Amino acid sequence: MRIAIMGAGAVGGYVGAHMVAAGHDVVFIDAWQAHVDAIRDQGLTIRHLRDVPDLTVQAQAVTDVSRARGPFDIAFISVKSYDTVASTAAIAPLLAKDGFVVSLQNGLNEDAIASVVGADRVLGAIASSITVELVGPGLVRRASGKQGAAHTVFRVGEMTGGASDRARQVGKLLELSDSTTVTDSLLDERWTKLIINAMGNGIAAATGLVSRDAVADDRIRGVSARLGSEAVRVAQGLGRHLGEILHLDPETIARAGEGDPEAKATFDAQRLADTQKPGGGAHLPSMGQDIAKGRRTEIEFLNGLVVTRGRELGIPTPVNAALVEVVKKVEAGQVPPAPDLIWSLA
Ligand SMILES: NC(=O)C1=CN([C@@H]2O[C@H](COP(=O)(O)OP(=O)(O)OC[C@H]3O[C@@H](n4cnc5c(N)ncnc54)[C@H](OP(=O)(O)O)[C@@H]3O)[C@@H](O)[C@H]2O)C=CC1
Ligand SMILES: CC(C)(CO)C(=O)C(=O)O
Repeated sequence: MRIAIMGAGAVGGYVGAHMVAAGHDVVFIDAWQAHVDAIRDQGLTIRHLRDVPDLTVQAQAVTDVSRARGPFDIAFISVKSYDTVASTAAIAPLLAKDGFVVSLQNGLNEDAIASVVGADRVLGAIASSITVELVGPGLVRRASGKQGAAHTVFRVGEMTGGASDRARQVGKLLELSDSTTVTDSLLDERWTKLIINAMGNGIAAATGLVSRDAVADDRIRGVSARLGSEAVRVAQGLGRHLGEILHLDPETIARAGEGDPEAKATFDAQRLADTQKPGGGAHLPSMGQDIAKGRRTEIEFLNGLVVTRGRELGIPTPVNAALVEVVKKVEAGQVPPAPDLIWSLA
């Protein structure tokens, strides 16, 4: 089996390194020359906050897809959402006849991938609570140990729903990194994760705060509840069956954001308890990392998607819409990240 990883960043690098360590034939394809050189020459190192020894693997890596030797049985797309189509189009000609593509990203990018290779060749994989960062060439750091049985990190399924042998095959590959389940309802898992991202990623981008510090701030936590509440209502409007979100029932988040005092008390207690756990959110979500590195964000693909779907359904999403505007200003360098950008939405 030959595997291509499009985007050897935090997530792609993390899962790919574990596949290489298990003896799989993996090629990393990534635009960053220094990173690709490091993977080939010194190896790709995966470092955990605790409990897990460093893993370093020497691996095949190229910046230019035309230098990768096909055919590939599986291509993982782990670039940012806005690079999805370009990345898929680049690898599509190198797919084996029955080869397929897995979106290992946040957001809902399966349709974009299907527009290139067709829906019958698309699977999705959610990385939940993985908290990883590409900190420099050849080094990915995870802000925790492995989650194992405590929390299922990867959830894999067919774009069109239902389980399949190839979803189980992808599940086995991801299980090399951490706990994995195969789902027959990818879209429900996608929306559950999208709500988590909607509640935290844009806030990290706008404030520059690690998750723990954002959650500890009463006003920011209140805005997060309202972001989540709007997103839950949109997902419910779409008929999605949501799973637990940040250890909370989605309905509790929805009501907390709508001002129900009992729900808000439950929400606050659970969110604050999470900050006390080992590791405890001392991590900058990926969109915060993007701003820190001067890169484009995925805001339109996360909170922006909530706003678009809400508009189609007639469900108001004013706080998500306001956050999109704030993050765009920060991204454009018009204002520096600061907590008061979120306080102003409270
Ligand atoms: N970090 C996290 O904890 C989590 C992230 N995610 C999601 O995973 C996805 C990937 O994010 P993450 O790993 O954090 O991102 P990173 O920024 O760490 O990595 C993305 C990588 O893709 C490379 N890249 C971009 N475009 C191309 C291209 N056309 N061809 C090849 N390589 C390319 C980038 O290189 P360059 O910068 O040079 O363009 C970069 O190295 C996102 O959707 C994110 O939201 C999901 C769960 C958790
Ligand atoms: C849930 C979270 C915050 C974990 O890192 C994430 O998905 C991201 O950083 O994009």
